[in-house]
Amino acid sequence: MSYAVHFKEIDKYYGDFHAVKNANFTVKEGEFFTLLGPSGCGKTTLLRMIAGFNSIEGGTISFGDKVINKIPAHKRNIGMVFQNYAIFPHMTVFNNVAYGLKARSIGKKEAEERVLKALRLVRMEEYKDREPSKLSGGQQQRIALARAIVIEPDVLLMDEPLSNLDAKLRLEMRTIIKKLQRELGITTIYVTHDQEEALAISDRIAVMKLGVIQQIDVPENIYKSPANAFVAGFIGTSNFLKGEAVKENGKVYLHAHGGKLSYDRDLAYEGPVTLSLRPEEGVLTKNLEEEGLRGTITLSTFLGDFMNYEITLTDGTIMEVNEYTKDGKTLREIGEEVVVKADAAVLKVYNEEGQVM
Ligand SMILES: Nc1ncnc2c1ncn2[C@@H]1O[C@H](COP(=O)(O)OP(=O)(O)OP(=O)(O)O)[C@@H](O)[C@H]1O
Repeated sequence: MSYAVHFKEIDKYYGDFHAVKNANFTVKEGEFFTLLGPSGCGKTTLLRMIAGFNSIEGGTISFGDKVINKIPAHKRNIGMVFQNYAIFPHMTVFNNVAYGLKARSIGKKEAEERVLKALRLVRMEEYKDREPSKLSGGQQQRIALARAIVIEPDVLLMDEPLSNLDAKLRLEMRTIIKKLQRELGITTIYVTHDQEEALAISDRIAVMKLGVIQQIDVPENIYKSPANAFVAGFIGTSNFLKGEAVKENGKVYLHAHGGKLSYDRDLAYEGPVTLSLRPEEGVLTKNLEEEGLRGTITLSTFLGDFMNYEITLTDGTIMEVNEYTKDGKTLREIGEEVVVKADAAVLKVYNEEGQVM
């Protein structure tokens, strides 16, 4: 059975420190949901509250319509995978996975079938008699995953499960976890500080900062329509430019760093703003008469499919713009003068509090 998980007015204090502030959201049944944010933002605290390792003093957490606040950790039917695998070194792979079933008085035959099935799902059946010390980090983490799913949990919780693996294995395990989760349809709550991993693996993401959820949405919207400057800065790369919103002949312009960009949406406000533009959203032209931000290319970096150019604007501000190298496009020279233009549709404007306008 898989459940939706509801968080209602959740607060967590450690003494005077307010670690999670009024979290209100629902993880849908069968969803892969990620809590993402920098170190110390409260994501592990929230996960531990679901697991029962942290008390819930303010608000309620429910699985479906069952409030779990007072249910002890071992009765919550939760599967957990941690960063450090937490598997028993003296037990075989089989016994490690079977361990979670022992406390559940499941017959020997059924237990064996379930362990083998879980090992098959993580593609580790042939290693069942090995000791974990003779397995690689990725294989050990697959055992931890098998142990978490063998109990057929109502909710699967994962806390930075890929952090100890090298870059290549991380990508491989990410795909295994994603496929397995889709196949089993278990409601999964995943914690990471790695934005790329979160974008790749999740159905939806909650971005957190200082105990407060900043935005909850599907990866594409989090990336393309960040709710505020913090989310824009934390997810991917963005150029942040200080500017001023000005109306001229009924049109809105954003004046910044000696140039101006038109902003063809309604903006009731005139005054200081922050603009954000991702490197891939900027457009370069050699035509110095065009409207935009004028600068000089001061560094170019080859990144496979595209070039990343560092551009020093006339007032010394540095920004980055990417250009695809396909279609025989001319590469640009260091020292070349350019104008950075931006399609008004992709330009984000934030007020002084960092909220999107
Ligand atoms: N047992 C505790 N007692 C006091 N403060 C705590 C305790 N556990 C966590 N904190 C504090 O609460 C805040 C949130 O911690 P939490 O572990 O939830 O953050 P996180 O987002 O998971 O960070 P990380 O990625 O570093 O684990 C941090 O400032 C942390 O120092």
